[in-house]
Amino acid sequence: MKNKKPAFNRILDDLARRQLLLDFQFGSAGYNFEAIRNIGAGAFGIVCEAYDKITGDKVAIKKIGHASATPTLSRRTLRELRVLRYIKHDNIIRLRDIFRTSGSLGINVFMVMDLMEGSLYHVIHGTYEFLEYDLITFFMYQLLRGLKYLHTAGIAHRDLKPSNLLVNSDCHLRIADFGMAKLAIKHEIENIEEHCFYMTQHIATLPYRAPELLFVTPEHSTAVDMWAVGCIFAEMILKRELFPGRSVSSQIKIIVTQLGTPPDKIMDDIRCERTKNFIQDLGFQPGWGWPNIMAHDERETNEMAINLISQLMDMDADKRVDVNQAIYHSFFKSYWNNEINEGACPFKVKMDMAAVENLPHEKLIALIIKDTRATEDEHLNSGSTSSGTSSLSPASIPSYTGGSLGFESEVSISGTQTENSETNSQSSGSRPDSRENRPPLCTEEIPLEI
Ligand SMILES: Nc1ncnc2c1ncn2[C@@H]1O[C@H](COP(=O)(O)OP(=O)(O)OP(=O)(O)O)[C@@H](O)[C@H]1O
Repeated sequence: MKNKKPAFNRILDDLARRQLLLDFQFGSAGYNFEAIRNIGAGAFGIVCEAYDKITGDKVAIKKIGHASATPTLSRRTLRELRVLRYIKHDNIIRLRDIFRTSGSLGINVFMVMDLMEGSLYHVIHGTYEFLEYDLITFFMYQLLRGLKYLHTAGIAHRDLKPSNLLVNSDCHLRIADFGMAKLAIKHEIENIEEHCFYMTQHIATLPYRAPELLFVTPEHSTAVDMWAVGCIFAEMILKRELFPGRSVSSQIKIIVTQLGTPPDKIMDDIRCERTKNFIQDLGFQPGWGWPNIMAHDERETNEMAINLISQLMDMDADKRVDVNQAIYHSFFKSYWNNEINEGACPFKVKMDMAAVENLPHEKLIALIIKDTRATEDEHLNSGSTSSGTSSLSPASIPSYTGGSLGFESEVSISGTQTENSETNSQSSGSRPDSRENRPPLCTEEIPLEI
């Protein structure tokens, strides 16, 4: 029996390899990229580690299969393309290239990104030990920096959760997965019935959903992100999901039980009668108080952390701290000397985000086609590089001195690219021209019609 195990493993490896080749057929972009292994899957995309034959780097390639098949998928794809194409920030995943292939069910979009070694989910739940407060502070600081850049431009991510925060062994964090990103505007719920329907739906990111989304009250999108930041912060401290609901009703019940019955202002704003009745049926809930919610038998209490969480997770979105207030909270005192001095997010992203929401399906497909390069003609596209491919300015964030995370994955650290490593390798002359050979990110600029 013992001898059979290696053979069985070989069969599994072989099957995985075949599946990988089936999932990641790059068309003629296969001249540039070679899929190595599958590294992640979400509701909308699958991601592989790949070898970039032009630069010699290892990269991550996210495939959004059948991106043109439904309006929802097309809109998600275009949102992600449009945000990532134009923004550059040290704490936001960097898009290197975009190409497409055509499949029987529509267009497959491939987004080539810097390869990261793992996600915050792995860091939090991959070991038994608690995370040091210094490390938690560093991750939080980077997350808030990335968000500050987005929120200043009026963009809300709307799907923040540990698995969408990618990290490297050197503790560098980057925000990823912009399929839900939207221009932040305070808006009333338009279709109450549709939102009430979610009472019975399982939503993947439920534990990070803000009360205004659950309760069906007017949404202020950037505040939604701040709530999620609070959930992630608490999860790093407790090593478990803070509010682990598995249905909308259980999520509401957990929040109301622990934080208390919502104030009249929130109850009056609830548009969905079913939700309102559900909360009223829970009876008066005094709430546990944040020190009790955050209490853990084996972990010391950090007053400052509890104070910050309580401000991030105010049930009333109007009272919740915004990213600028959060980043200057005393919890981040050790970073106050670091000047946050980054370029502004291009206005174009803001315009695009507004436009994408109102486009009909055919227009979304047309723009996806224009935004991605066809694999067939990629070798003709030499010459100037678009803004999205240009190297970022060297990282200005402080590096973490408390040690390495030591991921156990097969991802080779030397193969991953951070701005720092890239700058270093180029200055040491190891592959000085590799980027210049890269085809342009997109073939043309397409102003969206608003
Ligand atoms: N650049 C990257 N480097 C390393 N791993 C990555 C990278 N991008 C994504 N991943 C991994 O792939 C997983 C799925 O990617 P992503 O979240 O973008 O897909 P999705 O379908 O949009 O997910 P979701 O279900 O959260 O909406 C991530 O959780 C992450 O673990």
